[in-house]
Amino acid sequence: MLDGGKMISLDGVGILGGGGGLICLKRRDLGRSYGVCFLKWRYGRPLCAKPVEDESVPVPISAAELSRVAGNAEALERGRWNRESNALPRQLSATDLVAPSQGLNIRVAYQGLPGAFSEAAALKAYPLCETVPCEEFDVTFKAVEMSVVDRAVLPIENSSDGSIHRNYDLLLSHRLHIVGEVQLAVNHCLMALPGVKKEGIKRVLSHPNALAQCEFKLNKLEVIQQNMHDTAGAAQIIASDNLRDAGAIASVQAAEIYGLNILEKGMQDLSDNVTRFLILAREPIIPGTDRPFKTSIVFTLDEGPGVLFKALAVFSLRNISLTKIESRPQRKRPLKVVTDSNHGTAKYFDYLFYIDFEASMIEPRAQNALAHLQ
Ligand SMILES: O=C(O)C(=O)C[C@]1(C(=O)O)C=C[C@@H](O)C=C1
Repeated sequence: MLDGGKMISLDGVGILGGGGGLICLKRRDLGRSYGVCFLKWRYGRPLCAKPVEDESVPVPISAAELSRVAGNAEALERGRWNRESNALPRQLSATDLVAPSQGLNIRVAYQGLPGAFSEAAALKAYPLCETVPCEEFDVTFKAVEMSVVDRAVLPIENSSDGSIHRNYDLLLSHRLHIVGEVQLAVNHCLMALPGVKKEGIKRVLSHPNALAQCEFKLNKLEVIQQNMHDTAGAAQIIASDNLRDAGAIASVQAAEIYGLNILEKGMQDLSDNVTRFLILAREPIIPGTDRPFKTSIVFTLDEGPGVLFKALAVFSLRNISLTKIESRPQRKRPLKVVTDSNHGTAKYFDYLFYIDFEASMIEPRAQNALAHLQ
């Protein structure tokens, strides 16, 4: 366990807190509470968030706006039946409840420019939200922390290309909670300025993950591959700089926004190409059992034979499925020195283990598994 036996809980998908502090979980079976300690922990690395443009700073949402969203402004103003006017507060209808969950009046940050796949993921999660483009992943996290936006949507893994490690690391250096996830089918297109033919393309610009997902087809084209911040940014630069020798790998929406011609759709090597995005917020959601819940945790392990096997057994013993396991270097202490009576002193790499499991923290079996792990 990390730092003197404490388990660091990263978050649950809407379950556990992500910052420092102590969560008290009520054991429903025993009627008592126990605490899961989790530490706020930085690597001593300065946050290199770039300043957010003035115009993207939101006007604070007023109480009046909120009550209008709920469709019950009259109820708040009057609160009761008025004999003279015979007016009653308007009752909430099902439509009023749908609007906030669809993202009405919610600002969602994503990394990239309009037309990026991350923006499409934000709109899949909250179809009515206002999307807010950010330059870097770091800025996206910061925008939520600083209340510039309400949510962030960040890619965490791709079905063919694997994990997006940068975001695993950033999850630990920011105080945010995972409140959901969204999966997006990613269809990459090769695009260029109108009039440019495939044979005229000498280089292809895109996000490194997008280029990796199209590796086979790009290698066949025999072009230079250039990394950009995001797929839509690649399309935008071709249009703004009138790059007639370049193509971009980006979405259909990006081609429309930046006025490029699509030369080929389905550029990804595997037709099933899905990216999983996390939805992050300042506040956790309350765990329930009304729908499937996932919980995400992160921990380190002491030295010893079979410790990872034993750690994972706490879940399997309770019939809890693990959906993801990821390990990252423990950057605070990347190497540990272990002295063995037979082999002398050796240096081992030290890891953080990230685990997603399918259970809600309201379930005793999940609470017991975490207590056991701790
Ligand atoms: O550049 C974009 O359009 C993004 O949204 C980023 C990103 C990624 O980081 O993986 C998202 C989905 C695709 O897998 C390719 C790129």
